[in-house]
Amino acid sequence: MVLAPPISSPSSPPLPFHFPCVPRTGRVCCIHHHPEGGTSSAPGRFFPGVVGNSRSDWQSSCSILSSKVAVSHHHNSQENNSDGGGGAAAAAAAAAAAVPAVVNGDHKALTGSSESSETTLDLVATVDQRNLPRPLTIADLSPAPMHGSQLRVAYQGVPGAYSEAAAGKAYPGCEAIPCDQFEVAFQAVELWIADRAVLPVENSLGGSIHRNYDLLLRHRLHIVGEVQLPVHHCLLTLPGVRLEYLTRVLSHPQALAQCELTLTKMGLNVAREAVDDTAGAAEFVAANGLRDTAAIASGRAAELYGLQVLADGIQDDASNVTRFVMLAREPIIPRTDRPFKTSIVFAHDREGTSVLFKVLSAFAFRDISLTKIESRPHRGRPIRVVDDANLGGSAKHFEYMFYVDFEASMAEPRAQNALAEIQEFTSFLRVLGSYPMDMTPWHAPRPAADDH
Ligand SMILES: O=C(O)C(=O)Cc1ccccc1
Repeated sequence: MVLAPPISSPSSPPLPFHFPCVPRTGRVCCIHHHPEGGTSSAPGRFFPGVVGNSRSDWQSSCSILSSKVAVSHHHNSQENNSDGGGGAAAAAAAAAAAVPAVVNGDHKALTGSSESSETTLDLVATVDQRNLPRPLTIADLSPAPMHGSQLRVAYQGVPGAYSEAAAGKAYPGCEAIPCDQFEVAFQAVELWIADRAVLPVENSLGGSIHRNYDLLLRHRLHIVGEVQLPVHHCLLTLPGVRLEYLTRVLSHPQALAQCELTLTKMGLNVAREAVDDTAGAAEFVAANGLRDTAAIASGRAAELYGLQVLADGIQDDASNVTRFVMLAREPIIPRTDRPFKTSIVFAHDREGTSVLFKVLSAFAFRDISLTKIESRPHRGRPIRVVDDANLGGSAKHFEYMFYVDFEASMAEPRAQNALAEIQEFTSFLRVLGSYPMDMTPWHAPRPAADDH
C-alpha cells in the first residue's frame, strides 16, 4: 500500500536515517523509501526501509508518530544605576511608569554573531522609560509586519531572567523577547512572532519543573536544542536596606527552593513568596520601593533594576545548574556526527508494571543510556478504574505520562528500533525532539570554606 508520495524539499539535505511511523490503526508499519522515489508501507515490520529523505518527511514522521492516540531588552547602561538610592528610585519610578511604544526590531542583540531568522513578521511590544521592553501579554500576540534577520527567542520573564541568559547562550546574537507567561512564549513561536522559545525544564537542586513538561505536551513545538546554565543567585534589595529590615523574600519557586538552606543559615526566617520569574521579583521590589522585601535574582537583574547585592552566591550548592530546552515550529534533522539526545513522552493503557519494564529494556538492550525519566499524571485521564477479580470490586489507578530523555539520535537505527519496539506496548508515543547535547564544560566555583 502506498501511504504517501515522497516529499522532498530542494534545499533539504538527504536524511541518512530510518524512522518509524504508526498509523491511526495502531499497527506498527514502516514506510519504505524506494531508490526511485516511491514510498510504501509494510505493516508489522520494523524499519527495513527509510522514511523519505527530506526535512518534510522527517516532520511528517514526527507527527505521524505522535498521532497514535490521539530580547533581548534595550539595555541603556547610562540609566543603569547600582549605586545609591537615587538609581534605585529612578529604576523604580521608570519601571512603575511603563509607556507603550513599538519595538520593531529595536531589541539589542545578546552577544556574538546573529543567526538568520525565518520570520517576516514584526513584534509590537512596549518599552518602559528605561527602554526595557515589558513582557509580551496575550494581547500582544497579533502578528505585525516585520523585518530582519536576527533569530528571535521568546522567554518567560523580564530582562535579567536566567531564561534570557539561556537564550543568549543557545543563540549568541539573538534577539531575546520577554513574555509574561510561558504560554505566551509558546504562542509567540506558533504565530511566527518569535523563531524559538526557551523553556527551563530541570534543575540540579530543585529537580524537574513539572508545569513546563505539561506545556511541552499541550503544544506542538519541537525541542531543537538544550543548554545547561550555571545559576548564581544573589539576594537583592533597594540600596541601603539591611538584612534585619526584611520581612519577605520574593522569587521564582525554583530559586527559592535552591536558596532555602542558605537563607535559613543567614537567619532570614521571613516569608517566602513565589512569583513568575526571578528578574520580575527584582523589578517588583524596585518599582514599588519596597524596603522590607528582597528578591532572589541574578547580578544582571540587580544592575538593570538599580538594586544592591546584599548577598552573592546564595544557592545552596555551588554547582547549581538549570537545563533549558529550545523549541521551534519545525524539528531539526537529527545527525550522527555529534552527540545527540532525544526526548520522548509516552503513555500506556495496560495494567501492571511490566510496560515500564519493557520500555526500559528496549533501551537497555540497545545500550542506549537514559538521562532522565519522569512521570506526570495524565491530565485528560488522571484515574483508571480497573476491575479487580481478586478483590471482587474495582480499583482506581493513577494514569501517567512518562517523559524519557535518552542519549542517541533519531538518525541512529538503534534509536529507531527502540522506539518501534516501544510503540508495540504503548498507547501514545511522541518524539518531542532529537537535538545536539549541550557538551560545554562548566566549572562550579570552589566551595566556600564553611561548605565542608
Ligand atoms: O525566573 C527566571 O529567571 C527563570 O529563568 C526561571 C529560573 C528560575 C530559577 C532558576 C533557573 C531558572
